[in-house]
Amino acid sequence: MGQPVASRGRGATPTVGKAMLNKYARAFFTRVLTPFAAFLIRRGVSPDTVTLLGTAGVVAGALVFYPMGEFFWGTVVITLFVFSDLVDGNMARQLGRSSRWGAFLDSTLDRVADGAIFGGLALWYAGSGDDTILCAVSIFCLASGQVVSYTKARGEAIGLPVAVNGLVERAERLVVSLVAAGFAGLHKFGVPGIQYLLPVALWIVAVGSLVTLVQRVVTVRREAAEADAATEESQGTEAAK
Ligand SMILES: CCCCCCCC/C=C\CCCCCCCC(=O)OC[C@H](COP(=O)(O)O[C@@H]1[C@H](O)[C@H](OP(=O)(O)O)[C@@H](O)[C@H](O)[C@H]1O)OC(=O)CCCCCCC/C=C\CCCCCCCC
Ligand SMILES: Nc1ccn([C@@H]2O[C@H](COP(=O)(O)O)[C@@H](O)[C@H]2O)c(=O)n1
Ligand SMILES: [Mg+2]
Ligand SMILES: [Mg+2]
Repeated sequence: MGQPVASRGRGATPTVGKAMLNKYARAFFTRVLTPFAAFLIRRGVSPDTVTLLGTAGVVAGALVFYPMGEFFWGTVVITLFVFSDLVDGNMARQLGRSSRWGAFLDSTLDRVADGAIFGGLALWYAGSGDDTILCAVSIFCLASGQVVSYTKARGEAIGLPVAVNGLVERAERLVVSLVAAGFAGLHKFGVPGIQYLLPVALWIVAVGSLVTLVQRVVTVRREAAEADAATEESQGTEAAK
C-alpha cells in the first residue's frame, strides 16, 4: 500500500511548526500502546472496529455527561475511549494493513468526536451552565478546530504539501480541553476555585486554533502560488518548443 492519501505530501517537504504533542508524545504513547494493540489483534479485533467503538465512546461520554455539567465523569469516559485514535493506526501498521479507507475513516470520525466534545460543552453553557459567552467560545472551538483540519485535508487534496502543522493541532486541542474539564469537574467534589480552569482552557483553545488557522492558510497560499508559478513556467517552456 502506498502512502495514504490523507498523509500524502508529509514526507515530500519538511513540515515546519510541528506541534509539540505530535512530535514528542506520539512516540511515547506508541511504545506504551503497542502491546495493547497487539493483544486486540490476537483477539481478532479489526482497526476499523476500534475506530468506530472509540468514537462511539467519546461521543457518548461527551453528549451524556457534559451537558449535565458532569465534567469529571465525562472526561473519564472520553479519556478511556479517545486513546483508541492512537490504537487503531498502531494496529493497522502492525498488521501491515494501513489503508486509504482506514485513513478516511479515522480522520472523518475524529471530526465527529471533536464535534461531540465541544458540542457537549456548548450545550452545558447554553443550558444550566447559563453563560452565553462561553457557549459561543465552545462553538468557536468546535468550528475552528474543524476548519483547521479541513485546511490540511483540502490543501493536500489539491496536491500541496501543506508543510505546516501550526501551534495547536488536534492533540493539543484535546489535551488542553480534557485536562481542564477533568479538573474543573472536581469542583462538584468540593474542590474550590477549580471550575475556572475550563473557561480558561476554552479561551486558550479558541485563540490557539485561530492562530493555527492563520498559519495554515498563509502556508497554503504560499504553496499554491509557488505551484501555480511552476505550472505556468513549464507550460511556457512547452509552448516555446
Ligand atoms: C483529577 C482530574 C482527572 C481528570 C480525568 C482524566 C483527565 C485526562 C485528561 C486528558 C487526557 C487527554 C488525552 C487526549 C489524548 C489525545 C490523543 C489523540 O487522540 O490524539 C490524536 C492525535 C491526532 O491523531 P490523527 O493523526 O489520527 O489525527 C489527525 C488530526 O486529527 C488532524 O487534525 P489537525 O491536527 O490537522 O487539526 C487531521 O488533519 C487528520 O485528518 C487526522 O488524521 O494524535 C496525536 O497527535 C499523537 C499525540 C498524542 C498525544 C497524547 C498526549 C496525552 C497527554 C497527556 C494525557 C494525560 C494527561 C493526564 C492528566 C492527568 C489529570 C489528572
Ligand atoms: N481504522 C483504521 C485507522 C487508521 N488506519 C491507518 O492509521 C493512520 C492513522 O494513524 P493514527 O496513529 O493517527 O491512528 C491512518 O492514516 C491509516 O493509515 C487504518 O488503516 N485503519
Ligand atoms: Mg487513529
Ligand atoms: Mg485520528
